[in-house]
Amino acid sequence: MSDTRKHTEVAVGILIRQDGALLLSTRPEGKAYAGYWEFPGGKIEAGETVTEALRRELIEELGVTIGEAHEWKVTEHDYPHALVRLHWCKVFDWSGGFEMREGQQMAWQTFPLTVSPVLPGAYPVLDWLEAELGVTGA
Ligand SMILES: Nc1nc2c([nH]c(=O)n2[C@@H]2O[C@H](COP(=O)(O)OP(=O)(O)OP(=O)(O)O)[C@@H](O)[C@H]2O)c(=O)[nH]1
Repeated sequence: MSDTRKHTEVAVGILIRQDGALLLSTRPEGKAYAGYWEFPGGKIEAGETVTEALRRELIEELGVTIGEAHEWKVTEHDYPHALVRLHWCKVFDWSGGFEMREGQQMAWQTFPLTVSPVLPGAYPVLDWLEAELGVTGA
């Protein structure tokens, strides 16, 4: 039964550039939903805080070292492969990087997004971000 499934805790980074653009990248081959667009991040390991996990994942995936991570929202999504709890953090400062160490594609996006498909677990957060950041350049 679904209420006996254990949550997988995930740290997710919303990197927001000065012009308001958001960083999305594709999921690498070999993972569930390979090729889908997502915000960078990954599973929180035992003993890690959300921020520690996010910092580690962004170095591993992108070669980016983040400054402060502002914990913003927590959402859940029930996939066939996992019940995930997503800890969303806004990040405004970082250094280095964007090396796509796992062969991903990346794109800086404003609304409306021009990439698809996006992971369903990110839909609610995209709606909140769109309400906050609004339509730019239209
Ligand atoms: N990074 C990320 N994960 C998301 C988003 N939305 C969402 O539902 N997820 C889910 O959160 C989980 C993240 O796990 P992952 O497989 O990317 O993490 P990881 O890099 O630590 O994986 P691994 O240790 O299996 O290689 C996946 O089940 C993924 O479907 C998102 O926007 N970004």
